[in-house]
Amino acid sequence: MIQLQSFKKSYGQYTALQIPELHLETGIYWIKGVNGSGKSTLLKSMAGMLSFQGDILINNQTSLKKHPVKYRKMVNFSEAEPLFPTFITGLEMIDLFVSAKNAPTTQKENLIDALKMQHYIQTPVSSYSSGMLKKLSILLAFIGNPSIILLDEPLITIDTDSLKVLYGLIHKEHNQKGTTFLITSHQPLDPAYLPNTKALLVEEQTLKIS
Ligand SMILES: Nc1ncnc2c1ncn2[C@@H]1O[C@H](COP(=O)(O)OP(=O)(O)OP(=O)(O)O)[C@@H](O)[C@H]1O
Repeated sequence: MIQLQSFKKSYGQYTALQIPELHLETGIYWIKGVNGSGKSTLLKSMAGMLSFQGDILINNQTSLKKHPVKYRKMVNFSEAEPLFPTFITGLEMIDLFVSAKNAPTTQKENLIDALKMQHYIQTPVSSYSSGMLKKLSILLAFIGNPSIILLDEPLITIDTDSLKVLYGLIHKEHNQKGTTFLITSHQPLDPAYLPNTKALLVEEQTLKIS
């Protein structure tokens, strides 16, 4: 499904992450590791937001390096600490993503309703709390029809009701569309909601099947 080939990410002289070869089948993956181990570096690289050595392929054919536009249409990403232009409203941000990802028309309404964001979605992002920003970032990760959704620390900041909604969205997206999820978290994903997750450990500057 997703394949890393001779992957190496350095910041200056420091090699943060090196993965000679990795092949992940369709699934829901919990990525764990101590602070600074390289989890965000891995997700940002997979999202096409960081330069790195080597390549990342989807389904053995779509290469991040050779087909950057097609690859990015297939991968959605929610950052651990999302930042948006402050003057824009949540809805304007969503509409940008709807257009870029060719999303179906009813999708955004369903997600706004599910995450209970109706009452603030038309106000500027500058007025959002950290949890409201996080929910916007998570919503954007579900826009379109991605093959892979990368969620960096989605469990923190959001309230318990939203957490249950998020688990439901992940479960549905994976079961109905076969979407692969890579989710970083310091807490285990709740097996009552996501029973078949596989764990990956980022340790000693590499990724290990845990
Ligand atoms: N922009 C950067 N410049 C230099 N070093 C960086 C940069 N970003 C990350 N690093 C380094 O890369 C390593 C991995 O960082 P990363 O943010 O990927 O860790 P993480 O596992 O996501 O951590 P956390 O659990 O604290 O969020 C750390 O040693 C960090 O200091």
